[in-house]
Amino acid sequence: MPKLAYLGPEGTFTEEALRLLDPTAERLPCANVSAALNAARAGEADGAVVPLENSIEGAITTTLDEFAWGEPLLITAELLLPVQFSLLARPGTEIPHIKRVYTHPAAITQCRGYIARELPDAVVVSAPSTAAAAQEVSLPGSPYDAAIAARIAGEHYGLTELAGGIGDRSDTVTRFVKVARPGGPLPEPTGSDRTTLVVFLADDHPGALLEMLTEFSVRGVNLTRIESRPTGDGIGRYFFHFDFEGHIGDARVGEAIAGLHRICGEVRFLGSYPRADGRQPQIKRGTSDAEFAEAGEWLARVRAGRVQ
Ligand SMILES: O=C(O)C(=O)Cc1ccccc1
Repeated sequence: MPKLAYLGPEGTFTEEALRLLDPTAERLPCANVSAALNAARAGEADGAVVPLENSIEGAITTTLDEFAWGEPLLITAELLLPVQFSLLARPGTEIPHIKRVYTHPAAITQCRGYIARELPDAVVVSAPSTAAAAQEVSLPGSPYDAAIAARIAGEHYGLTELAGGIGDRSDTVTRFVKVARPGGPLPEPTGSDRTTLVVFLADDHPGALLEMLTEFSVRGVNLTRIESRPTGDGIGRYFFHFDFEGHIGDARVGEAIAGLHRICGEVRFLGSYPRADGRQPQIKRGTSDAEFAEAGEWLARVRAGRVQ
């Protein structure tokens, strides 16, 4: 039974994602995303589950930066989880008396409308996770009056649900990924896969981004996410995160990654894994594995001086 580290404590959305990804895994709750990834790196767990992006606010930047700068890890699976937020408080609390709210930053951004409407005078403070907020609010001497978290976290920590479904949109989705230490076999291609890369430029020059995008474009590789993140070396210095359709074993994907390796400073491969939405890749004419193979054979014949 694998042991998986995750953003804890019990009752986070990440725990729900982990249970869906691997129902039989032993669970190791950690205080934050970095601690969960470090537990996987150090071998205290076989892997980790962490949030990567949500459909309202976009990337969870701690996760992106950990993947880029920390000891390498490989993504082996992803999960899309619809999330619903509740306002939770110690029994007896009434909404008009709530002055301090505690929750994860991703929940703050997804409940902005409710907070502005119903809690206009409340101070909202960032917590390491929604369940950490619920746990804190459950303590009798807590400086916070309410938490925003999953309903199940309220049940777990003995809080009352004062309002449910308080997200600005009812269709919010968070994408979670499962990671492992590199060294094992990659997930097999399924025909509906996604690949994730981090790319550092060799040098800043006009057209550098276009050159990277061209490596994908000419091979017919469809991007599904692109982010620029600061390198930390001053204003204007960035590295890039890419998600795209396909598996590194696909000819067009492998060739695009090799092309980036040739022209960029550093390419960090973060994994090829089945897509959670099961969508098939768009394969343009001339970019299937069979067409790449046929072109390679044709080139070999030409090079050997044989009849074309
Ligand atoms: O804090 C949690 O429960 C998490 O798992 C992170 C998070 C927070 C808000 C929305 C989705 C994931």
